[in-house]
Amino acid sequence: DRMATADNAYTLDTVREALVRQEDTIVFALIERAKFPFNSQTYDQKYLEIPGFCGSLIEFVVKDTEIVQAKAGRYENPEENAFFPENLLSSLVPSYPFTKILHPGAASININKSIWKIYFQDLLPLFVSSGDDGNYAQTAASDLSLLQAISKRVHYGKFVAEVKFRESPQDYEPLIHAKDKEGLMKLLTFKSVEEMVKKRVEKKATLFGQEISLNSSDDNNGKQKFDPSVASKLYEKWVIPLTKEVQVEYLLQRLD
Ligand SMILES: O=C(O)C(=O)C[C@]1(C(=O)O)C=C[C@@H](O)C=C1
Repeated sequence: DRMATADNAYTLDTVREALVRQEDTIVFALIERAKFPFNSQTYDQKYLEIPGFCGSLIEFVVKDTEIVQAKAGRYENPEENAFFPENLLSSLVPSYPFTKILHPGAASININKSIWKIYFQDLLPLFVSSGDDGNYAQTAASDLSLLQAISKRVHYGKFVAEVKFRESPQDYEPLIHAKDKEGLMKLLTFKSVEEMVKKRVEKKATLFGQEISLNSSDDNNGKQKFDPSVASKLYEKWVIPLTKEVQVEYLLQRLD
């Protein structure tokens, strides 16, 4: 039947393929954000004087965009998680029967508050130049694209964890009953896969950030739009560890 076919569409191979494709989105979004300097006004509460709104321009753009996207149905898909879920109204569009492979508790797992904090405190200063070019709205829009791409990737850990659980429930169940976070973390970790991910992301950043000329001998004439090592660092320090954190959180409630 249709549900069974759809369920079978999620295997460790297919979820990993989805993660690989999402790397493209994240790397492009990094390069897009790097076009603009830091533009500190985007993040400064004192810059905005919008009646009825208290906060920075980035908060304004993200909150209002999420409200529109929620009405348009974005968060009906279990792959999407909002940064400000407390503000959202429900979808106004006809519903679509998204495959329900996740345990119902999955909906309550949302670590976007940590992603938000890491993004502005640690990640941005790592790869944007200092300075101000006045493009604050564009800067906020590219921050949002990048934040959404990272958030989707990290929360995709729910799907990764579900397929791992289904492939070997006998290994996961005792650890879940014992609430053994360390044991779960160990069981779901594949160091060699992580190494490949980091290398591939760095290679993608090198290729996507290259100046392309029609004369192929001129390609990559030293002009890079982006430092590729930032992409692998992003993955090593935050994206992979947070994806694993989501997997552990998901597994802990998998038998409730
Ligand atoms: O591919 C997996 O098995 C995942 O769980 C994803 C991922 C990652 O975030 O890239 C996380 C943990 C594993 O150690 C390997 C890779």
